[in-house]
Amino acid sequence: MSGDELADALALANGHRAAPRTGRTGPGGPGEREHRTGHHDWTAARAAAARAGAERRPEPATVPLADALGHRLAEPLDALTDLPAFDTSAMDGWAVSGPGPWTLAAPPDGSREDARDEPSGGPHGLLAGHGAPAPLPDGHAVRIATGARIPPGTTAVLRSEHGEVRGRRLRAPRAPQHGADIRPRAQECRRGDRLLAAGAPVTPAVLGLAAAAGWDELPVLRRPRAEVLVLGDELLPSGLPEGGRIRDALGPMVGPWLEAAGAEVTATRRLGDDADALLAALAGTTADLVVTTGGTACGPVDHVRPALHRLGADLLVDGVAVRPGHPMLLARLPGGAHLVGLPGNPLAAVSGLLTLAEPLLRTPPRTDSGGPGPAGPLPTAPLLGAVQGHPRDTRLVPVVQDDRGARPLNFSGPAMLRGIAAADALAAVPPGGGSAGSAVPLLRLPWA
Ligand SMILES: Nc1nc2c(c(=O)[nH]1)N[C@H]1C(S)=C(S)[C@@H](COP(=O)(O)OP(=O)(O)OC[C@H]3O[C@@H](n4cnc5c(N)ncnc54)[C@H](O)[C@@H]3O)O[C@H]1N2
Ligand code: MOO
Repeated sequence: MSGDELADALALANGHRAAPRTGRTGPGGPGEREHRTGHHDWTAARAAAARAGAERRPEPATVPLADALGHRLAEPLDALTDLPAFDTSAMDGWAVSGPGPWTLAAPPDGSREDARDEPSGGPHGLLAGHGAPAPLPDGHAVRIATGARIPPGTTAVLRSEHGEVRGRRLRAPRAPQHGADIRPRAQECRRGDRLLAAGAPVTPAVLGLAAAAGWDELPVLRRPRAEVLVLGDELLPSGLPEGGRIRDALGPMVGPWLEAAGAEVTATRRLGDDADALLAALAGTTADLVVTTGGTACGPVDHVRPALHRLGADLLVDGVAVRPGHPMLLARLPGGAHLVGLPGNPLAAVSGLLTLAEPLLRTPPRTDSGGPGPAGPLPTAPLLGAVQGHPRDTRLVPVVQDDRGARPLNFSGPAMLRGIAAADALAAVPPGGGSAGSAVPLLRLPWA
């Protein structure tokens, strides 16, 4: 048995005997059955987190396009113009009128600075970026560049590689079809057309579309602001483990992970195991989402549940039937901010990120004008190797995905990051385990 298999086996066996106690039960409280009544089924926990995301009420703001990336549209994106705004040549060649051969427009009179009104346009013909060209008489042709306005009377654009010029005569071995290589005005949208619904994330492509459609500023709902609180006196910010202390693996990981899931991380703070500092940080937070690491279990310095209890927070998810990570929790603080409590074991923290933080951040807040609904079901893939399961809980296992399926990785014990660092997804293995070939839901990692 490899080290991580042993670690898994131990975690599974431990979970079997000793489920976490909640802040409400405490040491010496009810036994496992009662502890587990507070546990959400894994799918239900993700749904509860998504609901919490939908219930957020972020302040709308109008920001320049350059600042809008990563936020969500507060209102639908409607076209402020037809696209294209005018009939446009799709190719470099000639605008032609009627069946060929055609007479080419006379080259412009060199004595005139601006020959735009000439049927031939400027010295290079009709170029992109100029005003309306003169009409093209039947039987005539004029050189035209991609993106230039089509002169009235044009029946097609003949690509430069399809025409032969002799003197002022243009011939085409094969005549272009009527309308060929002309992008008609409003082919993509008419002014006022709805391009995207409210709630859509502003991606680089959305920025491009918004600019093309005439927008200089966008009404957005800002990304949720997240604060990370790293708990644990044993954690070192740098150097090698020493004197029983270990490196903080979650401080460097959780903030960037939340950013990748759509949050704006304002701070990562190390609070040690100081209950008062935790209470003050939670009471005074200005973030939309607080993410704590560690301190979710029932040890003597596990302060998260007691702090939430003292603040009168609303516990929305109090433990989840998932391995690793079952002590994870989701709460609403009295001020309205959400709190995700990640367990301290590093892979258990990843499990909490993907089970609670990710659906909360990814689900768009419900807007008056609607918007995208909740995310659909997770994609599935066949397991390329059998995975031992937990008797009652979903198990999340790092996998590498290829076109044949999902290959489970080693080093997937709760305290290990070696598997997940090489993974591109976590497979959700149902209670009882998964045999090779069975289809399992996959949680893709944000950067995979
Ligand atoms: N009696 C029980 N004890 C525990 C149970 C249980 O069911 N009954 N569950 C275990 C499980 S599963 C987990 S996961 C942990 C969760 O514990 P906490 O969230 O309270 O986390 P800590 O106790 O603070 O730390 C656990 C472990 O992780 C290490 N850690 C913490 N933070 C970091 C960090 N930033 N970087 C690296 N490593 C970290 C910490 O040193 C501990 O080794 O509870 C079990 N106990
Ligand atoms: O199963 Mo825990 O939540 O060690 O990771």
